[in-house]
Amino acid sequence: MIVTFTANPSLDRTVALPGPLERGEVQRAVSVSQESGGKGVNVSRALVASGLETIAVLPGADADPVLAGLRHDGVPFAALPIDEPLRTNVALTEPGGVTTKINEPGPVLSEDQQEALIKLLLERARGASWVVLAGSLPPGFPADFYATVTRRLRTAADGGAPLIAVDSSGAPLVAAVADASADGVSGTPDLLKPNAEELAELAAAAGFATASTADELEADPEAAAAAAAAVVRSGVGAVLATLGSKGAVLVTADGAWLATHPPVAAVSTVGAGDSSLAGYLLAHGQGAAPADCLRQAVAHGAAAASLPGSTVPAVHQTTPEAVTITALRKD
Ligand SMILES: O=P(O)(O)OC[C@@]1(O)O[C@H](CO)[C@@H](O)[C@@H]1O
Repeated sequence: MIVTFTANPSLDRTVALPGPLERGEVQRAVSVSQESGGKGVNVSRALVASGLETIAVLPGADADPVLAGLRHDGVPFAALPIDEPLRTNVALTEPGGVTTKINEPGPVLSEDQQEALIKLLLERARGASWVVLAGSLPPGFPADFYATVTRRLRTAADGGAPLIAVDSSGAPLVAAVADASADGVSGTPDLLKPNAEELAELAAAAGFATASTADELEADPEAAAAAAAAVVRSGVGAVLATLGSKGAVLVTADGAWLATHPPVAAVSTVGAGDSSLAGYLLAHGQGAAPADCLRQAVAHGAAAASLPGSTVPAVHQTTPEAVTITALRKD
């Protein structure tokens, strides 16, 4: 069972434009669609698509369209009832796949609601193989929320703790990695899934590597592996860094690999990183070696980019056999 946790879920509205986005102009949409989203929710949707057991833990009122969408799609969830509506995030997609995204901040949750959300997660995470903590945090959450949750999951498990994956950005990402142990329990994740931008942000904030921009890391997988290796040396179990159309890099304590997929006709990149994480977890659950977990991650990411909006692929829609794996130096 893989449990996902999305503190700031969203209704993802995708507006398809007939041509390039024109700032300051009126443009007519070709089509509009909407899906229940948020990073953890997308991971759960991708796992369900491949027949895996998962549950999405999130806040949301019973009648919220995000929960209605999950019910409609048959995605199991446990929601903490809140009064405020969840946010709506808009993606403007251009022919060729260029995507502009506008994400709302999300509803404010009181400290009591934050605590109730953690308790709901602890309850649902009993016996899970993985817990995925993903996405931004709603306004008012402390930046070290993921580190706190990670420690509480490990303390509550009383042996047999789930593996913990984190996919976030900004201050919550930096705090998730920087966290020192408290009472002998580490708050750092077993797996971190940054994209190039987040890896660059992390490397700069933590002083891990000589400053590289996201573009430099995407263009230079060795540099991405070096930055990821510094994160692993700081105490994170493994780093799966997705590099957009350039593939992905996996760094563990034992090795570093690059995986690339032949170009696909990109339609929407929204949710491609979440699908990559789902692909990695799917292969990991089947006992695959690290390089083969990476292979499935990239196959899932490429398939997701070729699908519209936040649509996630099932494993049979992916082409892991088309992925090339190269071992990299990690120091
Ligand atoms: O604002 P966050 O939480 O960082 O990201 C939210 C989001 O952009 O992430 C998913 C794609 O990865 C979308 O479903 C969703 O709209």
